[in-house]
Amino acid sequence: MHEMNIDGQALPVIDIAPMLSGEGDDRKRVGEAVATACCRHGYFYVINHGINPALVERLVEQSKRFFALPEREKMRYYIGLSTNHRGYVPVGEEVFGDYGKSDLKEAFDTARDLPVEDKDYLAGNPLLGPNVWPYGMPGFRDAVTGYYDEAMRVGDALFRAFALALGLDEHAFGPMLTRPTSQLRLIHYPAGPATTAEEEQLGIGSHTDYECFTLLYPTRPGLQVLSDAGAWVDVPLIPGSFVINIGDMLEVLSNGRFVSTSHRVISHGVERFSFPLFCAVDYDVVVEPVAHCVDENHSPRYGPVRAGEHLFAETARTFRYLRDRLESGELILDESVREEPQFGRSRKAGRV
Ligand SMILES: O=C(O)CCC(=O)C(=O)O
Ligand SMILES: [Fe+2]
Repeated sequence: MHEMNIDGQALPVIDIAPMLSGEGDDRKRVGEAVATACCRHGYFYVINHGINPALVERLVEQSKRFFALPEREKMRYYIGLSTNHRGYVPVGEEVFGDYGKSDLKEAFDTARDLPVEDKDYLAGNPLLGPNVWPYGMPGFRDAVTGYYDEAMRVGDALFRAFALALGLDEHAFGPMLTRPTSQLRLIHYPAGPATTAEEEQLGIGSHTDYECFTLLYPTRPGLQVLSDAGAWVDVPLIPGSFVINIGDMLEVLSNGRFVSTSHRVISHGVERFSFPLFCAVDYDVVVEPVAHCVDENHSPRYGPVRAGEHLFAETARTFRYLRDRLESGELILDESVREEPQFGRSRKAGRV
């Protein structure tokens, strides 16, 4: 890891190239850098990831086109109309944090575009299956799938780096990644009043991500992470880099050695786009602390949890269309995930 100094802040930057093509020793160093960054900062930037900037530009351009459509048109693709959580998420659909206001953002949710005859989709899996695509926008579909495939390749490299960071074989997570539930969100934060105050509406309220880690491309600053000391710290942009933060399942796998990153987005008053790829394991993988992170001084702090059930339960707690179904009894969560878990810095610092 090298630390890049921006405005007096030492930012953790990791060259990921060795995980894509390098030798064993260089890879080991990447693993060590990841472990240090996770413990010290709770997030890091990756460079030399090999993602073609033209793919990113195309994704941004196509997202701008989509979000510029009239609301009525976008609502034809409303996420509540799909059975596998894909499509348009209007402003007000998602509520994060305890401050009781919905986020000031709209989004479009995608994931691996499985065929309509996919067996898990047909069996009613709430997250797997085909994407929803806006009519008459073939460029949108190409931009999303092109970016998804490239970003997933970097995600796989990062899974190997995280395995090394935990002292495991770099391929240890491989068997958990046969049909991951990893979602790519396109997010649009409209221009609005600049705010840093908690009582104002945030772009996205304080939360942790539910998967293993997130690979994020933001077009503007606004992201903040909660430090160990309980302070909100800005995550500035480093052009050409991606931001990686830790998710809940990695907190479990690492037995709390890596804490899920509590983060939020504040508004600087200007329009912003961001593209998180939530890197997940397969729906049915039962996640628990790896043996390497458990010993006589570190007893297991987390019970086993099915990754897809945790992800869906947390989604159901934040999306209005699913909350309504929970309240009406139409949707019943598995008993193992019915209670809201506590991940992230709030656990350590005792606040958020
Ligand atoms: O927009 C961002 O920078 C972060 C978005 C985010 O945290 C999320 O979608 O979970
Ligand atoms: Fe997030």
